[in-house]
Parts: sequence; structure tokens; C-alpha cells
Amino acid sequence: MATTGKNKNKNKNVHVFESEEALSVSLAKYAADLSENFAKQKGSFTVVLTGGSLIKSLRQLVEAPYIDSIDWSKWHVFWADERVVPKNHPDSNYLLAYDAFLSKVPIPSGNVYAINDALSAEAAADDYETCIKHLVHNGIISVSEATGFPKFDLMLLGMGPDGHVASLFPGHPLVQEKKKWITFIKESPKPPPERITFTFPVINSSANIALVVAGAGKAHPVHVTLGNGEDSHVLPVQMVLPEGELTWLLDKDAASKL
Ligand SMILES: O=C(O)[C@H](O)[C@@H](O)[C@H](O)[C@H](O)COP(=O)(O)O
Repeated sequence: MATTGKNKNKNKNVHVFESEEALSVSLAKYAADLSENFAKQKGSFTVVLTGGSLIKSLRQLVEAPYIDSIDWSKWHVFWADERVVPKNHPDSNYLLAYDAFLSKVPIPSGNVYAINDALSAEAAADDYETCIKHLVHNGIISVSEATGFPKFDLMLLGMGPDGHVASLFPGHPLVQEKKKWITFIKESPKPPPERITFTFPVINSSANIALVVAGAGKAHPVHVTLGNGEDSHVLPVQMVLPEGELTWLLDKDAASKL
């Protein structure tokens, strides 16, 4: 790890790694430690995934020692955003996570909460919100005392080269959504166009967020968010300000402008 530091606000940790390989090793330990703490504390561990390169960076979790040491029965898995395509479609975030991660660990299948792929974007967003409401009611998902929004134990977010997180894109009105838990977009600038996404109030109620960012193509939004870079938009990634801990895991290419 090249640098470690608290940066800009007290709940933010920034870690820069020599390579994406080193980042993935550290990501596994970070997730395993949180899993142990939450399983002990509340008997469940709610983990939110996105799509994109994040999923490949989870590869160390399916290897020794973590494959055997993690109590996978406590995991409950969600998506911060999903493309509105069938679950067996190559664009599906569920399929990506299933192939590379979920099919390799013994998380009970009933604890994996994929969106309903038979519905329209709007109906799928409502349906996913209802599903999350049930789990809040059952006590599987915590609630933020500060905001009343669901409080996930760990949100693992990737970031696009334009600074988007989940399916919240720069300049799009959805970044301002204040009431809904889950919403939908039909004209995503990143294909495919139809997606559902968590809103910022949900993202920012998290107990822990890791922003997992690798590659030189991400250096600009990292510079804008963590350094003194500028952009004509407020980037969605700059709006990731959880009430819990924010941890940036960067490789050195993504951090090259800092
Ligand atoms: O469905 C999606 O497209 C993702 O959830 C999206 O938000 C992703 O996390 C970023 O675009 C980063 O993706 P990359 O890491 O592949 O650039």
C-alpha cells in the first residue's frame, strides 16, 4: 500500500495500491473483517454490489483463506444498480456477479436479492423497494436513525470514468432524488439505457462504503473528488458522503493525478 490517509473529512480513508492485484487482496480483507464484525453484532451482513470492474476485484474473496473463514450464511446481497435485462443476459449485473462470485461461495440463494427481470424499469424499481422494505421490517437491513432510510452494512461501489456511481450520472436529475429509495432511468448514457438504481439518500445512509477504483481512465474524477481537479459538473462520486465510513481503494493509475 503506497499511501494511507484520512482525507478531507474525518470519515474518509484513502488507500492507494501499487496494482489492482494488491487492491483486490486488501478489498478481500476489508470485506472479511466487516463480515465478521456485523455477523457478531447483528447476526447478518448486508452487502450491496454494483456491476462493472468491481466484480473482478472481488476475486480474492473466493480464494483461501476467505472462502473458508467467512460465515457466508450471514451474507445478504443486493445491487445498488441493475440493468433492466433478463438475468441471463450478458449485460446483467446479477449474471456478472453470479458467474464471478456468487456461484463460488455458499451464500444461501434466498439471501441473494436480484431485481425482478420480468418487469418494466419503473415497476422493477418499485418492486425492489418493496423487497427492501420487507427486509427492513424483518430487521435484516438496519435503518439509519438519522435519516430513516435503509442502512446497509457495506456498499461496494465502482465509479465510471465520468464520475458516475450506481446509475446516477453527472447532470442527471436523479442525482437530486431525496424521497425514493430506488428509482429508474430509461436513458442511461452508459448502455444499456434502462436501469434501476439506489438513490443518494440510501447510498449515504450506509454504515460503510468502499469506492473501488482502478485504471488511468478514472484518474480525472478521482482528482476532482480527492485532489484539486475541476469539472464542469458536480460529479455524483463527490456526493458519496455516508453517515458511516467511506473507504477509497485506488490503484496507482487511478490515483496518478493526486
Ligand atoms: O451497471 C453498471 O454499469 C455499474 O453498476 C456502474 O455503476 C459501474 O459500477 C461503473 O460504471 C464502473 O464500471 P467500471 O468499473 O467497469 O468502469
